[in-house]
Amino acid sequence: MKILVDENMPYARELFSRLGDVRAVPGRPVPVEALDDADALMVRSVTKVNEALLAGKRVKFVGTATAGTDHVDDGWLAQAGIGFSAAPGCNAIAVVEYVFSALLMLGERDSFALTDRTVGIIGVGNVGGRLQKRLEALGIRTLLCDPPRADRGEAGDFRALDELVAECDVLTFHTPLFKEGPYKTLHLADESLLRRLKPGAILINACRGPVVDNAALKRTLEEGHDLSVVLDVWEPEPDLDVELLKLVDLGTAHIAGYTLEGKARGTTQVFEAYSAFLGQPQQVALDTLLPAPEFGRITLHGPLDESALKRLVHLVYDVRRDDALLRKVAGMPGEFDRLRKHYLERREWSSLYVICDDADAAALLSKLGFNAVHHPAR
Ligand SMILES: NC(=O)c1ccc[n+]([C@@H]2O[C@H](COP(=O)([O-])OP(=O)(O)OC[C@H]3O[C@@H](n4cnc5c(N)ncnc54)[C@H](O)[C@@H]3O)[C@@H](O)[C@H]2O)c1
Ligand SMILES: O=C(O)[C@H](O)[C@H](O)COP(=O)(O)O
Repeated sequence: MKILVDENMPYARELFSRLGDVRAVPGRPVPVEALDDADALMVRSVTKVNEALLAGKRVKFVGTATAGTDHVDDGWLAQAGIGFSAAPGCNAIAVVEYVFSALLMLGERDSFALTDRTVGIIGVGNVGGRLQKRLEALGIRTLLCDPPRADRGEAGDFRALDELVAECDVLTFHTPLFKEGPYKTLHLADESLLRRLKPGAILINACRGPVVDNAALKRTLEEGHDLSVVLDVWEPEPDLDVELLKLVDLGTAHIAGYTLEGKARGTTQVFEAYSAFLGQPQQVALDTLLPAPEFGRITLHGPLDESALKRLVHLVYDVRRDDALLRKVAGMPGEFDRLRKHYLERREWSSLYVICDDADAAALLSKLGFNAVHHPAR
């Protein structure tokens, strides 16, 4: 059995070699000859999986170690009898931590407290739902927009997108990319929406580039609208509009989900799915794969205020690091993908052990996802 895996998928060789011969290949594009004798294909979001790629091949299973699935024609896979699995939620924590890193940076730069802001979350799934919980734990008001969940009658105070646009200081997009249909998200943030944002609003897109109309956004910014913008994803990728990058406050190379934990979860989820597909179900515990975090322990004295939180968040991950890297190479052929391939190791907040002498601070940090404990000061 031959299993092709994207070379940007940590732990794939280690895990999939339990099931067959593994070959790691680039994902954009996948070398066509490698597909000739492959039984299974494990991809990331950069590989378009469709009839053009797989018709006439012997591939019987496709896994994508990603949350988004817009790069996969799952309808065609189903009718071709090819098994398919994605990795829902694998990197949701990473995206949430990216959003916090960006918001806390903007708060410090522009001198505002996050707790004074209303955050509108569009798409309240694995990412948006976790973001809501962490924001609300800090007492930050959130407004939610998720028409599919609202239409299914799910619990939650779901509002119309227009209401979020009118009321929110921050709009953050976490929807799938749907190019058509009742819940179309292609250009959900179109020119009209962008022009209606409150003065001083912050727009964040960490889902898929085309959810925000990038040409309209560029026009809006060029006209001097009072808007701060954080873009992790671009329309198109990898050839983003360098002029747009110059206008945004933070711009990164589609790495919001790139914690080691997030990527490893993606690999283990598709490994478990393929094992089950082969009739050999097995589970993998993440901590048997991951190395111990390099940065171990910190002590926090007193209550957790926003500046202490910012310090902890940026100690684990400061989004300015990735913004600077992208600005250095943007527009150079191949560099967007190279940045992503050689991404510096990044861990989640849970990797930081925080010793607090304040019991409330310890409880709140634990709720936020840090590995926090309370030790009264002696
Ligand atoms: N930048 C990154 O590295 C990164 C990482 C993870 C996910 N993503 C992207 O973010 C998306 C969301 O991730 P997730 O894990 O939360 O997915 P998810 O499927 O768990 O949640 C998506 C939510 O969006 C809602 N939704 C669908 N259509 C909508 C619409 N028209 N308006 C508002 N809400 C709508 C869905 O009902 C769902 O609740 C993924 O599809 C993926 O494309 C990007
Ligand atoms: O949908 C996702 O999970 C993310 O966008 C994904 O992790 C992006 O990384 P890639 O798959 O392109 O390496």
